[in-house]
Amino acid sequence: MHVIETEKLSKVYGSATAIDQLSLTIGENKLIGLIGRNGAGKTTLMKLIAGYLLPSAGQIKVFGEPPFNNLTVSSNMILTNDRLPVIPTLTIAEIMDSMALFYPHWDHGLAKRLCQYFELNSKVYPNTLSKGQQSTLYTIIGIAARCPLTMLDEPTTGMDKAVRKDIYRVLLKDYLNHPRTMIISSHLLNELEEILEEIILLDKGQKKVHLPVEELSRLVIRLRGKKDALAPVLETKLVIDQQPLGPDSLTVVVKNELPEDLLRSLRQQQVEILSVPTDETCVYLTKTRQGGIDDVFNHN
Ligand SMILES: Nc1ncnc2c1ncn2[C@@H]1O[C@H](COP(=O)(O)OP(=O)(O)OP(=O)(O)O)[C@@H](O)[C@H]1O
Repeated sequence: MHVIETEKLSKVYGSATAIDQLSLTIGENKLIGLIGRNGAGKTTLMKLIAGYLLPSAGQIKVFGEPPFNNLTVSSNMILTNDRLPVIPTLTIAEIMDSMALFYPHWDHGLAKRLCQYFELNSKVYPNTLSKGQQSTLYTIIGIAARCPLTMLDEPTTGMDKAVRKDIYRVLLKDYLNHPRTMIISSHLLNELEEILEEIILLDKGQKKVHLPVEELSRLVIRLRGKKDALAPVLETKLVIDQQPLGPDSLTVVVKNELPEDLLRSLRQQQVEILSVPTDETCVYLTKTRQGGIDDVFNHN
């Protein structure tokens, strides 16, 4: 069964189109990364899935039903972000106690042990925590709620690297022990990709790719060598980026669709064929047409 299905889904805020005719299906028990540049529509998509927003056009179904104002969806789903609506007059311990009322699969023991491990004092109020500690608290709540649909919107905001590393491990361990559909939005794909199964890359509200992580890492390659050797590559329509490397060499990023005979000839001419990290691949796939940041300085 599909947990989420959208068909030409759009969300428009005034003159801004946040989600643009998006068609997507997400199956059961998948750990998915939702990736995209600032303003790509990640938060809006999560809010549409959660039923917090009404679509402007198109269809969305979650557990087979339209999610807006839907009790089945809200009782089987959690969406955490940096403003989880916890009651400010409750301490962390009281918040944890109240969660069992909302989430039938709430694992109180796990939530308590994680709070102890991350040194979150259960007697304090969440608004006295640092930014990174608040993110940790909300992520603990998101994980311990064990909802069949768990969405974490930029869960690691403000966390230091050591905490992020531990949180990724917690996410993976709990997912493997209790498989469910988890969608995690993040700008730190290089850190997160190890635990993800699939990646959805949004660009200006549209789906750029939805692929298993291994396939994304094979989408583009980098070639490094002499200009003359790379000339036939530059004639193809597969070039995504090129940068000079000294007076007579180049580095070229291309879609990994070059014909085998061309690849063979490049190797013979000592062109290096290198892989591209997945986070960089996403940047190339969502490149704007305005050139690079250097062009801002080359305005004369
Ligand atoms: N309440 C709103 N009113 C008007 N425009 C909005 C609103 N919320 C989002 N937008 C616009 O919709 C687009 C998508 O925003 P969204 O927050 O979904 O992107 P995002 O991918 O989550 O971005 P980021 O990575 O920066 O958090 C942006 O252009 C944003 O300015």
